[in-house]
Amino acid sequence: MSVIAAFYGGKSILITGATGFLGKVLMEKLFRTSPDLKVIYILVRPKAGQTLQQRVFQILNSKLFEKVKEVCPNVHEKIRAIYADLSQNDFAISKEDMQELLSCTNIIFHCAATVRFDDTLRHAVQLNVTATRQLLLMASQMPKLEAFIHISTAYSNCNLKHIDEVIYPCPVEPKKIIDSLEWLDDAIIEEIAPKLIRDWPNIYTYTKALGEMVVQQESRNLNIAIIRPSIVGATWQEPFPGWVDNINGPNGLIIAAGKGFLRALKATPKAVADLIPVDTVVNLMLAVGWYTAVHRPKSTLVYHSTSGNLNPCNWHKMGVQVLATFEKIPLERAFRRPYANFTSNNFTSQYWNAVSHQAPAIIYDCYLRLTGRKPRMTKVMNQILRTASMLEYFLNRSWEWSTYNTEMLMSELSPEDQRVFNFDVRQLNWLEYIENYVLGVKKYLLKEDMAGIPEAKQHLKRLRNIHYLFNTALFLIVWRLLIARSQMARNVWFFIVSFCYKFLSYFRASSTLKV
Ligand SMILES: CCCCCCCCCCCCCCCCCCCCCC(=O)SCCNC(=O)CCNC(=O)[C@H](O)C(C)(C)COP(=O)(O)OP(=O)(O)OC[C@H]1O[C@@H](n2cnc3c(N)ncnc32)[C@H](O)[C@@H]1OP(=O)(O)O
Ligand SMILES: NC(=O)C1=CN([C@@H]2O[C@H](COP(=O)(O)OP(=O)(O)OC[C@H]3O[C@@H](n4cnc5c(N)ncnc54)[C@H](OP(=O)(O)O)[C@@H]3O)[C@@H](O)[C@H]2O)C=CC1
Repeated sequence: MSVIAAFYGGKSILITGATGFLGKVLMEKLFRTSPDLKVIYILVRPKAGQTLQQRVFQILNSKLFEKVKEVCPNVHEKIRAIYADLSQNDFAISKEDMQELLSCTNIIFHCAATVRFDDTLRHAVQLNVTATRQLLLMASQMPKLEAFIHISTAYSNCNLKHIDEVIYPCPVEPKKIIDSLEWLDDAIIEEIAPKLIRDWPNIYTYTKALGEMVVQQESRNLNIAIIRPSIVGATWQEPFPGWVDNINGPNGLIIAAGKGFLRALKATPKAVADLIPVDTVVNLMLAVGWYTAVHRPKSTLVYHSTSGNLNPCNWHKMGVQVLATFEKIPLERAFRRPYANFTSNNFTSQYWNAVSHQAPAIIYDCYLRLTGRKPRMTKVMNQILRTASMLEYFLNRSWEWSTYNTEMLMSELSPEDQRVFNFDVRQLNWLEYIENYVLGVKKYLLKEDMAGIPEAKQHLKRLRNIHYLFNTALFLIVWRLLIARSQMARNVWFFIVSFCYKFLSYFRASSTLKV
C-alpha cells in the first residue's frame, strides 16, 4: 500500500491553477491514486465565454481523465470549483466560499501564475507575487492546514550559472515593488521594468524569483516547500505517454518544425535541453506534500525538478529525434518538409532566417495574392520568429541545478511509493520520450487523425519534388544570368561542358572496345 496515496485519503486539498497544464495532471493523479480524498477545491475564473461549471465539465470529460472515471466514478462530486480571480483583492472569493476554504483546507498546491514572458510588470507582479502573498495570508488563517506547496521555476535564478536548492535574495524587496505599483502609472512602470529586472531575461522569471522571496518572508510558522521544475514537457508515463495541451515551451516550436515553418533555430547544439515530464513533476509535488506535512522540516525546503544533472539531453539530440519522428509520423498539410538547423552564430542564424523563413513566406504570400487570396504567411512566420527569439536565451545556455533535497526525498520513500510516485528522471529514455511527445503533440494538441498519415507522407513527397524543381530552376536562372554577364562564368561553363563531353566520349569508346 502506498503511504503517500493513503496520506491524501480523506483530505481537503486546495489547488490554484488547476485549469492549467500542471494543475490538470496534478488533479488527475490525485483522484486516480487517492480516490477516497474528501474534496479538491479549485480556484477558477470564467474564461472564453465558459462558466466555471462548463470549464470543470470540459476537463473531467477530456481524454486525460478517462482512467479517473473508472477508479473514482463520483469524481464530479469531489471537485468543488470556487469562483476566484487571483489578480483581485481577496481573489474576489465570496464570504461563504472563503469561510469554507479557511476552515476545511488541509493541503495547498499553489500552481497559478502568468507564464507569459512578455506580460506587463504590473500584471506579472499581481499574479506571481501579490497573489502568492495573499494566499499565504489565507493559509495562515487555516487551522487544519498541514502543508503549503509553492510551484516556482528552475529559471527563477537563471541569472546564476550554478543554482542550489536555496532561496536567493532579489536586489529589490518584493514589498517595495508591490507598494510602488500601487501609485505608479503603467507608462512609468514599463519604463522602469528593464532596470528592475537587471540580468533576468524576462519579467516572468524575475517575478517568479520575487514570489519565492515572498514565500520566505511571509512563511510565518507554516509548513512550506518550494518546487522548481525546469521546462515542463508532455507526460512520460501517466496516465498515458505524450499528453500535452498547450503551445507553451517546446510545444509551439515542435509544431512549427513539424509543419515546416521553422527550419532553423539560434540554439547551441550541445547546450543541455532541461526538459522534465509533467507527470514526474506532479509525482514530486505529491511526495513533497506528504513529506512536508508529515516530517515538518524546520525550514522551507526547495526541490529542483530538473533532468540535466542526472540524465542530460541536448538540443541537437532532441532536434534529431524530433525530425526522425516526423519522418515516420508527419503532421498534416505541412508548409515545407521538416528540417532542423541549430546554430549559435548570429550571422548564420540571420542568414537562415532570411533564406529559410522569410523568403519562402514572402514567395508564398505572392502566390496567394496572385491567386486572389489573402496573404497570411509572413504574419505567421513573424509570430513564430518572435516566439523563437523569446526562447533563445534558454536555448543557448546550460545551468547546473543541485538536487540534494530531491534525492534525499527519493531515499525517504518506500519502494512502493518510489514506484507509484516515481520522479527518478534517470529512468527516462529520451528517444522514446521524445517520440511519444511528438506523437502526443499531433494527437492531443493538434487533434490530427492517425488515419491521415499516408496522405501526410504523400504531401511531403510532393513538397520534396517542388523543392527539387524550384532549386533546379533557380540554379539555371542564376547560372544563365551569370553566363550572360561574366566572361569568367562563361569560361567555367565551357570547361565543364567540354570536360563532360570528353568523359562521355571516352566512356563510349571504352564500352565499344569491350564489345
Ligand atoms: C529548427 C527547428 C527545430 C526543430 C526541433 C525542435 C526541437 C524542440 C525544440 C524545443 C525548444 C524548446 C525551447 C523551450 C525553452 C523554454 C524555456 C522556458 C523556461 C521557463 C519555463 C517556465 O518556467 S514556465 C513556462 C514557460 N512559458 C512559456 O513557455 C510561455 C512562453 N510564451 C510566451 O510568453 C508567449 O507565447 C510569446 C512567446 C511571448 C508569444 O506571444 P504572442 O502574443 O505573440 O502569441 P500567443 O502566445 O498569444 O499565441 C500565439 C497564437 O497561438 C494561439 N494559441 C495559443 N494557445 C494555443 C493552443 N493551446 N492551441 C492552439 N493555438 C493556441 C493563439 O491563439 C495565437 O493565435 P493568433 O495569433 O491567431 O491569435
Ligand atoms: N509549463 C512550464 O514549462 C513550467 C511551469 N512552471 C510553473 O508551474 C506552474 C503552472 O504552470 P502551467 O500549468 O504550465 O501554466 P498554465 O499557463 O498552463 O496555467 C496557469 C494557471 O494559472 C491560472 N491563472 C492565471 N491567472 C489567473 C487568475 N487571474 N486567476 C485565477 N487563475 C489564474 C490559469 O487559469 P486560466 O485557465 O483561467 O487561465 C491556469 O490554471 C506555474 O507556477 C509556472 O510558473 C514552472 C516551470 C516550467
